Amino acid sequence: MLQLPDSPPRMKTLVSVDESYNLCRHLIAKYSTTFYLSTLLLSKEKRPAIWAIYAWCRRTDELVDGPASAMTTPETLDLWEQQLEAIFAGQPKDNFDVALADTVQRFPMDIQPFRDMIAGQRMDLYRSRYETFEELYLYCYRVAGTVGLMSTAVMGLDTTRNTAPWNREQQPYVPIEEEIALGIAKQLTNILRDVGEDARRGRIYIPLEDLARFNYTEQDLFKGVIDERWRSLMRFQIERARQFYTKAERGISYLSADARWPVWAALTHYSGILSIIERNDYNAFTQRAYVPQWQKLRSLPLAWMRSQVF
Ligand SMILES: CC(C)=CCC/C(C)=C/CC/C(C)=C/CC/C(C)=C/COP(=O)(O)OP(=O)(O)O
Repeated sequence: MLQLPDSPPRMKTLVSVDESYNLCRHLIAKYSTTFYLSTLLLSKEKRPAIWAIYAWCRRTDELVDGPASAMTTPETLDLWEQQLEAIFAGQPKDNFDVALADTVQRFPMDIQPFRDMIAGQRMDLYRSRYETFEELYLYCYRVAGTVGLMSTAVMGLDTTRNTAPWNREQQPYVPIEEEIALGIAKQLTNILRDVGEDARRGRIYIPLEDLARFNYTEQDLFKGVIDERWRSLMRFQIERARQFYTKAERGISYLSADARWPVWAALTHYSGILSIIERNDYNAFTQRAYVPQWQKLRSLPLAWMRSQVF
């Protein structure tokens, strides 16, 4: 089980910065193998910083989604937020936080996306339905879109882009919407992949307005009914997720050159999950859409080519 915040915080000796990065690396390698592999495509200065950020995100998610989540209350998240403030103040409180405190010093970044992510986990504490896509979008921004903002602070932008001699007067374009879009797309993909699992926990992330539009009821969803109404609803959701992937693709060329390949690799893998859902004839109730390892590896050269061209 992941290490959760101590309550109340007490004085203790923490591990060294290197050991802390190593803890983060193990955590990522264990919980997100593919993501971990794509970070290996990054330069060795940026790689550990991404591990530190992801370890923090994973632990934040674990507070409301992990095995001990039944014990999580709004106060737990308040404490977690205080622990976050301490990281940014250079006073890490636990062994994982040591690496993130180092990362935020090396790669100056805004604390707000981290706070927003905690706000997203708060939503999971009291909400199990989303009426409109606008409401769901806010949730997805908080729990996943924020990761794009955090990661880009480390990956860096290509400052030569948009600064051709004839264009010097203009401010370089900062692809904020595109950074957010990849997380949104991934979160929407996870929602479709995990629809059955979430239903078994009494949760529905697909907006209720969309269920109504396709005349598909909550009861149908809880029973796992797969018919033409469900297929049309899923086609609609998949198309929406793909629009966010397309938006994210447009931002990748603004990233620093060494970050483009890993991001293309991650994007190709994540969007591949949508194709698997289609191949499973939209049965996300009893079949978990999963991109096989060989397919992930096979997509790497194409991701590399895209990273050179676009
Ligand atoms: C496109 C541009 C300009 C920048 C890219 C900026 C980046 C790197 C964004 C990353 C966005 C991202 C991957 C967010 C993660 C969102 C999410 C839902 C993570 C959970 O996924 P997994 O940890 O794989 O969970 P599963 O194991 O459940 O699939």
